[in-house]
Amino acid sequence: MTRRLPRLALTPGEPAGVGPELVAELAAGDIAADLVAIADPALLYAAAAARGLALTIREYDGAPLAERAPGELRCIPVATAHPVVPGTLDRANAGYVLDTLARAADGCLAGEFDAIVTGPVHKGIINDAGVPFSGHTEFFAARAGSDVVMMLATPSLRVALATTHLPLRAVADAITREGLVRTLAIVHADLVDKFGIDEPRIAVCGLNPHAGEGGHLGSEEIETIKPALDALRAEGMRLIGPLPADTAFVPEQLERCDAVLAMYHDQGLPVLKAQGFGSAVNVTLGLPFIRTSVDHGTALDLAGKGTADAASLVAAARMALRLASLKR
Ligand SMILES: NC(=O)C1=CN([C@@H]2O[C@H](COP(=O)(O)OP(=O)(O)OC[C@H]3O[C@@H](n4cnc5c(N)ncnc54)[C@H](O)[C@@H]3O)[C@@H](O)[C@H]2O)C=CC1
Ligand SMILES: NCC(=O)COP(=O)(O)O
Repeated sequence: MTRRLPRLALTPGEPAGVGPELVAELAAGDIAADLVAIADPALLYAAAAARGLALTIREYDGAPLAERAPGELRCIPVATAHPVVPGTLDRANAGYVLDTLARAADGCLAGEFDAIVTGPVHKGIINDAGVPFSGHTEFFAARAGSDVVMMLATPSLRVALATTHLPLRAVADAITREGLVRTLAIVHADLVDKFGIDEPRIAVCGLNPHAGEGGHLGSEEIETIKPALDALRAEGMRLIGPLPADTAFVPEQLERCDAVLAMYHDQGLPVLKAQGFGSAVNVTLGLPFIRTSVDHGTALDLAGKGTADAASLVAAARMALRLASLKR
């Protein structure tokens, strides 16, 4: 029987951002996958031209693909509502972005794709268009009816987040014992099932400076975080912490764990991005399908110039393939 290439649904994200040209760059490479972009083909051709890439786009017909030459890309056409000007957001195209995500998620849920790899969306413009939207993670969670966790990974560091896109003022109230138990259970299960790590060790940050300094700098560690960790330790999970976040990421600590759970976005991600911005991968844990993404945003300042770095999208596609092969 002929081998079928694993099939990746690619959503380039915000059409005025760098996503379309990065998808063109990915397709120009020799990655061994059936790449199916869900996008406006005219946008992809224009983006490829901006980088001087030759792209051959064929309309996707659902047939399995045994091989793909560099530059070949299949496409499920979705038209933008307005012509796209690189670098200039247009709220009229917010519906286009959401339609591409919905098609990708539904295809994954139906078993049509082996994984989704997403380019960056602009959360602000989707909200400006009147659609409450806090990110792919939450969008796919709602579409799949799953509890999820956002995790970013470089080759040497995995950082999962207990809370994601919230104003800092709302973070402390969003951290509950039940929420942490749910989050850690998802991280643990996916490290085992999706990443193939037996008995993973997870380091958990405190919320407050010095992990609360014994209750003198906040009570969340004593009242919420430690009880959640103790309950899960009693079930056999290997958890370290709550650790003072300022030293949770020093090399000696990281050697002791497979992932770190940060309490909020800017507790964990600056560390990860300082180490690996441009080549880290965002992966959504807890979904019934595989979803990986870039570590960066829409980079409107670079869109259309042909200079944006495609390394994170390539790493996201490679991780999706690795996770899909473990699943298969
Ligand atoms: N996966 C996603 O959908 C993500 C979306 N975003 C969204 O992107 C929008 C812009 O966010 P910002 O905070 O400005 O972050 P950003 O990542 O778009 O830009 C930050 C800086 O990094 C540079 N940069 C980003 N990607 C690059 C690339 N591939 N190659 C070279 N340089 C690159 C930009 O030029 C800029 O100087 C926001 O709406 C945010 O919500 C942000 C992060 C992830
Ligand atoms: N900071 C990560 C980010 O904004 C990406 O979020 P998502 O769109 O992958 O949920």
